Amino acid sequence: MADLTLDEARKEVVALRNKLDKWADEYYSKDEPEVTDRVYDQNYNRLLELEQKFPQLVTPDSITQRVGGQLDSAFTKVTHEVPMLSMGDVFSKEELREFDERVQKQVGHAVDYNVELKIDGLSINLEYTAGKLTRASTRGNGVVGEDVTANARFIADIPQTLPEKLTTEVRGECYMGKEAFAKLNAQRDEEGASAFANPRNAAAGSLRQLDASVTKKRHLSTFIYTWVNPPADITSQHQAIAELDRLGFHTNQTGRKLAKLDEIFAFIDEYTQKRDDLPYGIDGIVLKVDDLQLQQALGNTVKIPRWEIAYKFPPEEQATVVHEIKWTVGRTGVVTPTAIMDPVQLAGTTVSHAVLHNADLLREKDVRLGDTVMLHKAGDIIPEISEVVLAKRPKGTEPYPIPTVCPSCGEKLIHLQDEVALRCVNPACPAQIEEGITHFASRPAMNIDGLGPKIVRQLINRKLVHSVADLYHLQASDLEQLDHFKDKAISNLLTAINNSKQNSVELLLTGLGIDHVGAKAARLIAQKFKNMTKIMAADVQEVAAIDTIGMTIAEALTTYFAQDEVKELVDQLRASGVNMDYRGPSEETQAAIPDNYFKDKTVVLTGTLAYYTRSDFTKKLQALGAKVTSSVSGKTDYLIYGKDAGSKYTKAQKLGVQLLTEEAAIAQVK
Ligand SMILES: NC(=O)c1ccc[n+]([C@@H]2O[C@H](COP(=O)([O-])OP(=O)(O)OC[C@H]3O[C@@H](n4cnc5c(N)ncnc54)[C@H](O)[C@@H]3O)[C@@H](O)[C@H]2O)c1
Repeated sequence: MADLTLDEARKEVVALRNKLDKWADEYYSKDEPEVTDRVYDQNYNRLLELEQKFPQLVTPDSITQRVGGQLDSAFTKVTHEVPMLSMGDVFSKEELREFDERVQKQVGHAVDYNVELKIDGLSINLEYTAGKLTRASTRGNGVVGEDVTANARFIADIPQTLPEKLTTEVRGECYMGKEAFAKLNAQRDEEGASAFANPRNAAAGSLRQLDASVTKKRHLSTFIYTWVNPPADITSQHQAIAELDRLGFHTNQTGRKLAKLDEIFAFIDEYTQKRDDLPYGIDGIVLKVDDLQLQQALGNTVKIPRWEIAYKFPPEEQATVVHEIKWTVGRTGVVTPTAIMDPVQLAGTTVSHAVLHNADLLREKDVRLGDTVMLHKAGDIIPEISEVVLAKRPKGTEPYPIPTVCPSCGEKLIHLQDEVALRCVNPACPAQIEEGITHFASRPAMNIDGLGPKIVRQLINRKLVHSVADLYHLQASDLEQLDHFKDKAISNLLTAINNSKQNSVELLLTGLGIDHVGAKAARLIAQKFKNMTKIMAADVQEVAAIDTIGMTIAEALTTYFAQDEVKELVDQLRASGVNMDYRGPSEETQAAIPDNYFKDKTVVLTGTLAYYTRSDFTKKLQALGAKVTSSVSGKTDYLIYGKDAGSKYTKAQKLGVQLLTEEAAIAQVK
């Protein structure tokens, strides 16, 4: 930098701005980042550095001088009377110390900070008139945002009405919890839609929807942390949060008022550890001068407040080497590449596999054998290759070939219309049969204990089983042929197969592995039609008329049952004694739930929950086999309580019911 001429610096500044503007557009407007935050931040910091060295190159349209984010013209615009700013960020404790020194110098003394988690979502602004929610908007370019009121009405934790008739404005972060994110991506994967890169993008893509019914399905949450115009008796940030909480906003209760840097560093260390266990994503810690008057006195630059700073966690990335790219054939014939790498520790787990999703992505990333790659976890969950370290690429490597024939059966692979996926459409493909039978036997389906992928592979290789119908003809003498499979294992497996004949029909429907028909859809379909004969005879309209079942599922179901070989398969299963009737939310369904802390327990929820909405937590507990009731009695096993728990808590205490904080309950849910 020292010997850079003004001309050279100008060229680099222009190039950096073009690049950053493009990336910011992809990130803020399209919710599809092209590069990782780390790459963005490195380029941004380089631009800052150049602009500081050559101030004559600073222009008002530089990304360093404005809040990032273009507006989507399809939304109604909202002007923010008080601009919604960005935030300065630092990447080391040393820089935090410098920030504190600057603050102390400006105000003339040491200050208290409210230290909060930096939630990985997007800002939301909420306006209330006489206690009623009247408008919700995004940050947009900081001065003008997008009106998302209709969408915000579907975010369960945003109060539509306040307990007092206040006319006020609050701000916070709209985010998608990790579980909702994982479910959404799994569902998108099933539907062939591209996965969201991280919960932040999923939240932005779900809030910034012209069709609010999409937002409704996406399970967004908020943490509210800013009161734009607090009443006069609120003089500090920590007080503001407590009062916002009392008014019914969902606030994050982990914040702490701290003055000493050592304590702040300990808080950072604590949450660096706890980060993976939180039910939502965080990308750092925010330090805010606690005293609201001091905040005013310190003021803002054009882009960031001088009284707050974000400490960003170092990116959880690891370098490793790719030594194999494996193509696997899924149940539906989709052929997917997976990179197999030297195992590394990443965000709490050992990772050696990263799915590359499809051939196009493999081409795009150009991952080759022997390449050193950077691995991260999308949404702290799914291992993904961020980039190839080209400087370390071994000489003489070639782009990895995309197969033209199925790695399992050798049939020609095809690209179905509108699909990026490569597919094997051979119904006799052994890999698909293996996946299909393994799925049939799995927990959410027929739940045949002991019939995992290894046994299924052996059964197929030894030609003992060609389809799921053959499972019901297996004899002890067949199973004796399997490796290391002895008397006890044989009789257990035969019993499990035999027991599965009694399953309610929704488990069979799930087990058939029909495209888009997961356990939930299967249950709804079975509940409506009551038996397999009626399910098979149903037409598209009748199926699509079921609440929450759309045309995609309805069409997939009817197309599947229109096939002669499917009808034959069902006949064979029926002839073997497999139950074809719906048996209600049956004992079988309950029995299929693996043992856990809440199974078969009666649970009551009370007080204000911090991490989940009441209904989400109820669903979660029900899925674990708990019975969730509304009143405490002698039959109650657990009372889970949040803030401000009242009479139910006292009654449970008197009856000697086991009391669990929300956090303790969540720990058991995991
Ligand atoms: N990958 C990419 O292509 C790309 C592109 C553009 C921006 N980015 C990322 O976005 C960052 C810049 O975005 P930004 O300007 O929105 O800043 P930011 O997201 O880093 O920080 C500011 C935001 O933090 C949020 N926040 C979360 N918890 C908070 C809390 N407790 N208190 C206050 N605010 C809280 C608020 O929404 C606020 O607007 C970059 O540093 C980069 O990491 C990435």
